[in-house]
Amino acid sequence: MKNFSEKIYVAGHRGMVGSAIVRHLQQQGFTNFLTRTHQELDLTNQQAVATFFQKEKPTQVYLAAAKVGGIHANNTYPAEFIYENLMMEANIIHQAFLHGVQKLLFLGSSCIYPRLAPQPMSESDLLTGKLESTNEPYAIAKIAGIKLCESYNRQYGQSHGIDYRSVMPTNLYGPGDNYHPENSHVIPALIRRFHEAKLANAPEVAIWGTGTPMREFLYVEDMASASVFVMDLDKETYEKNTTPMQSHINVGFGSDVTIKELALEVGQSIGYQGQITFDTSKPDGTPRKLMDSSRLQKMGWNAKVSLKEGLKIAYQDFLLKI
Ligand SMILES: NC(=O)C1=CN([C@@H]2O[C@H](COP(=O)(O)OP(=O)(O)OC[C@H]3O[C@@H](n4cnc5c(N)ncnc54)[C@H](OP(=O)(O)O)[C@@H]3O)[C@@H](O)[C@H]2O)C=CC1
Ligand SMILES: C[C@H]1O[C@H](OP(=O)(O)OP(=O)(O)OC[C@H]2O[C@@H](n3cnc4c(=O)[nH]c(N)nc43)[C@H](O)[C@@H]2O)[C@@H](O)[C@@H](O)C1=O
Repeated sequence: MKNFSEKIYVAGHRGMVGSAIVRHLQQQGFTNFLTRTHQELDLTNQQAVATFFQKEKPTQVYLAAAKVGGIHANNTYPAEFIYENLMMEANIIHQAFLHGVQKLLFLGSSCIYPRLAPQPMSESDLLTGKLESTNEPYAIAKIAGIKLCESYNRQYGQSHGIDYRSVMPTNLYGPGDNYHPENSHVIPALIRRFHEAKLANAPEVAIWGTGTPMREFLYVEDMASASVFVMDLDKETYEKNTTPMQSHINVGFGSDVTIKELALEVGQSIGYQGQITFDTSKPDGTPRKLMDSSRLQKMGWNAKVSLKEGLKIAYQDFLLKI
């Protein structure tokens, strides 16, 4: 039986995923949310996070706050990506433990896997090879997040009832995305670029890289449903499907597309009639990172929203924002 008055802290509740998690929980009937904006609580500040947990004492935590960005942002601001993400995770997970939080869900990323991992990438591929250089600092912070959860489980699971879980999302998109022209991920960047090209009647749109890398895209509402699904799994099912030192769970859509195919799809959904070209001075990043999400599927979760459908909704969201 769910306790709908449980005090749930969603860290990053104004972000794309955090806001979708709040909506999903609200639809289920949860009402007692604890939230703080970045301005109200800087999660990299250890003392501030300690005071917050001491005062508020949440019973569940969704850790969806992070320093997030696309390939250019990761490559340009590596110090911020490693420092801020390590600090946020360490502060939240440690203070959650100190203040009696038994259930926590950490959101990582598919970039934790080696650059040339076998495809599709399964949970057991973690720490088996070299990471992609454009996002290695972010990936290392995300791997540390998984290991923080596992370490508290291993040391305090029995004595304190600690049950901290991790999900590894593939590339996400949807309402609430960041449409910054340089620092965003590929889908919001292309939505903006094709929209602006359509308005300007521009004859061509430049896509970064060669167009050959493959990416798997998951709509954000599916990610929110997977997050709540994993948080709510009974302990027996979770433990049967994971191991104490490999406890993370992949969350993917199930198939991927090339960046060229994606660009054609975005152009079509926006109604852009011109040509696409490739700016090969920009990095490609990982050649492919398709998730093996069979661990999660075996437990009963599947993605629902197709790329075509999701892109239409994402474009409507962009139009509301500009
Ligand atoms: N987007 C994607 O494609 C993917 C995302 N992920 C992971 O999913 C999670 C959610 O990402 P997403 O929703 O896209 O990211 P967003 O950038 O949309 O949201 C991040 C949130 O974190 C908050 N935040 C950032 N820094 C701080 C800080 N120092 N103190 C307090 N709050 C802070 C922001 O607060 P505020 O709004 O107040 O500034 C914002 O609400 C992250 O862990 C990310 O790594 C994983 C794979 C892919
Ligand atoms: C989620 C994931 O996000 C980041 O990794 P990434 O998958 O490489 O993400 P991306 O969305 O920025 O790019 C995907 C592909 O698309 C190409 N591409 C074309 N044109 C544009 C473009 O205009 N913008 C962007 N950003 N990419 C473009 C781009 O060259 C690349 O080949 C990580 O750093 C890390 O943060 C992480 O975990």
